[in-house]
Amino acid sequence: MTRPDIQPKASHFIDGAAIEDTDGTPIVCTYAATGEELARLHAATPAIVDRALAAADRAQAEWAALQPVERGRVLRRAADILRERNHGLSVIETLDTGKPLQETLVADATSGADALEYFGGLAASLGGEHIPLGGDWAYTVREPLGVCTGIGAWNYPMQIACWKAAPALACGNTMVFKPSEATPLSALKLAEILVEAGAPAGVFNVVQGYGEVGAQLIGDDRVAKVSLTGSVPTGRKVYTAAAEGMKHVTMELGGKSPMLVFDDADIDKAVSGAILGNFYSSGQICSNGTRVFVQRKALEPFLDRLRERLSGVVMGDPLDEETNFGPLVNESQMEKVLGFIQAGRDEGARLVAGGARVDRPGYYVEPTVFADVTDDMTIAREEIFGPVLSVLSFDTEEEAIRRANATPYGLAAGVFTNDLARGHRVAAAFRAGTTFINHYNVTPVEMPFGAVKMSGFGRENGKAAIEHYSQVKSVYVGMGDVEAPF
Ligand SMILES: NC(=O)c1ccc[n+]([C@@H]2O[C@H](COP(=O)([O-])OP(=O)(O)OC[C@H]3O[C@@H](n4cnc5c(N)ncnc54)[C@H](O)[C@@H]3O)[C@@H](O)[C@H]2O)c1
Repeated sequence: MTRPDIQPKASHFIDGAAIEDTDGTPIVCTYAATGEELARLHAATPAIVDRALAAADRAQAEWAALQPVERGRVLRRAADILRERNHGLSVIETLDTGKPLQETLVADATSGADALEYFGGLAASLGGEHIPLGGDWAYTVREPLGVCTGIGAWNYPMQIACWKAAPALACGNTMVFKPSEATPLSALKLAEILVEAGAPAGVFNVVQGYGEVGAQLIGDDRVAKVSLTGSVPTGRKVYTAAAEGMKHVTMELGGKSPMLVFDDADIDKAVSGAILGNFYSSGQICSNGTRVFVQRKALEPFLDRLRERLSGVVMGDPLDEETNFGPLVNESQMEKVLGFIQAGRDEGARLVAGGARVDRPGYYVEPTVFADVTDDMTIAREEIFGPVLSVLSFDTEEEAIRRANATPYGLAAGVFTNDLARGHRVAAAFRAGTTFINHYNVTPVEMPFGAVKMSGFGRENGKAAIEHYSQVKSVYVGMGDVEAPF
């Protein structure tokens, strides 16, 4: 496939227009499959951030005053445009992230379109309630929060931008979105598309930058809410800064999620779940089930089947639609993952598959499987964010649940079993925000997605997201005399 020119017109999108300011720190986009430079942008200077916030602040009242069905229509039109342009947008996402086109065609702009369609549909139904109080009565109004800030990670840039923008805009908020500095491109496309779909200038703005640009956004008094997708250490900083200004937060952070495979499970299904939960997007997914606990009797059949299935890996140019396994996003992520693999070897885990950098240009690491992993090993405790699957064994249900929950993280958890009651019992016992029975890592827009414990706070997707982008105002209505003590 001929590679298109993906250099954007300008680094930022503010008040309905592409804006450049070359005074900011350069941001270089490289193709993870080759290391070549593809585009060059600039981080926002404080003046650019101020301009974006001013635009969002100015646009918010007008946007919130629209009839909700009109706001919804804009979002649904944007969803249609995303779908019409899915191929081109997927190519950009592949070049920016290194993820195979086979994946980006079905999981990035299309997932973003689902969010815009879903929340566009909900916009007109977001009312309050009537509360009878004898003679008097009260009613509630669901109001927007104001200007929201979205800060993204690099693994699903378009999806993250849409999962934040869609509920925020549906509720009548405006947004200033800062993509990850590693993947700045697709959010600019979303901003253009929203304007094309009829969003007034200033409703959705994009500023590029590193952490300090995010920090400036959070520290600004005009911002009412911060939604971050990122790591736990960044989440701590962002939550603390938001607390200073008493701002609303959504924290979609990292994890070390467990997947339990009981010996009564369908082993093929469980292996498929483990592949989806460890190797899709080369393992760069927050909710990955990287601690795969397999009941002792199923252990060797599970490992045998997993080894066989790994022969189906097609590693290659991510733009080739046959490729189903791509590189990591950049060199530093690759080095980090290789460091974890070394730790696994050093601490005595048994290497069953992979374990090395691939001898080709770009940042490819083999799909790696360790067996005989114990709970105290580094690879069983820390988020790797790469294609490294750890297999641990267990004997009883009680033991598996206890060990699965023994982590500061709480994003996701999965169970494979053919025992219906056990499936629900285990899901109920998981201390995680998003759980799966006999599947893994599926995130339909209708289902709330989010975390507990250190993995975060708030929910994206589903009706639950509305609670995190709106607030309830109560109005008491006195219908009779006002009695006072004097
Ligand atoms: N729970 C989820 O939905 C979800 C989804 C995808 C990724 N993640 C997590 O994201 C992480 C990988 O992404 P990453 O490496 O881009 O994360 P990161 O924490 O390094 O960066 C995330 C974003 O925060 C910004 N940032 C950094 N410091 C900041 C500060 N002080 N103030 C404001 N913003 C700041 C970055 O520029 C970036 O845009 C993993 O931990 C992964 O689990 C979570």
